[in-house]
Amino acid sequence: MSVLETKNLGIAFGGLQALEDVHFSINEGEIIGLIGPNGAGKTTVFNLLTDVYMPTQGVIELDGNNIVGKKTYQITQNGIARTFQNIRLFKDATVIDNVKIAMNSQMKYSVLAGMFRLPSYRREEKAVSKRAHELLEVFNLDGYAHDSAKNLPYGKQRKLEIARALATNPKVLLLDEPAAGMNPTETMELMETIMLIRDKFHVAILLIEHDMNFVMGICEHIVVLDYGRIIAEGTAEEVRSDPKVIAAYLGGE
Ligand SMILES: Nc1ncnc2c1ncn2[C@@H]1O[C@H](COP(=O)(O)OP(=O)(O)OP(=O)(O)O)[C@@H](O)[C@H]1O
Repeated sequence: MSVLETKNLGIAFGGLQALEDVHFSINEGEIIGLIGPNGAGKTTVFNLLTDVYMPTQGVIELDGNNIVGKKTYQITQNGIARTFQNIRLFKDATVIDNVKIAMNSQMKYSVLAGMFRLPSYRREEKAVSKRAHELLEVFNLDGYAHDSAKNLPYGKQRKLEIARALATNPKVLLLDEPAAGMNPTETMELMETIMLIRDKFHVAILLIEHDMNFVMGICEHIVVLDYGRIIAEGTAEEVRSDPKVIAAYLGGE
């Protein structure tokens, strides 16, 4: 069964139908690419999936349950995490604290236990610290654990953002232009990391990306949007040779 499925999803901003009849599904462990020319509606799909906007039509099912209308924090708790086009980190906090803050929603000790540093708090804190270090190791960031996030090179800040998203234990990870601004070496490294994440955490990954080599290189399935509608979907080979896709991209040049 699919982890996430949208049916007849749509949203209008005033007179502009930004998305219409968007239907796709994603299974556990699958990497799907969402592509399309500028303004096609890709980020709006992410904003609907995370309840930044309320759809004007359709449903979004996570594990078979409609999540439309749930609050963003409930959606995170239910298992959807995202990163943004522009990096959002606590820049003055350390790398490890950035991950621990993201884990906060998963912590179970009471306020009282926290205030008085009771054993239940210390146990939980220790477990969180251990998990945060393990996550940083996956991203080769553990050596930077006590540096300020703002001192990390750009590519590593992007990785830290993904580590923060994973810290919430998602079933579905949404990555908005993860390779934006990266040099070719960083991009290659990121491709390997994303595949590793999929294998290690069994998470479903939906990613928006303009770098076609990146998308074609790691996505098993690609959904192409143009003017808010799905115009094609399939494997990299199928999408690449689809005349509708070629026309959409040429039209946007
Ligand atoms: N809050 C909003 N109010 C009005 N129009 C909006 C809003 N958000 C998005 N839009 C419009 O919806 C359409 C889709 O925008 P969206 O940002 O989703 O495109 P995109 O495919 O992510 O583009 P890009 O690749 O440039 O990031 C655009 O026409 C945009 O102007």
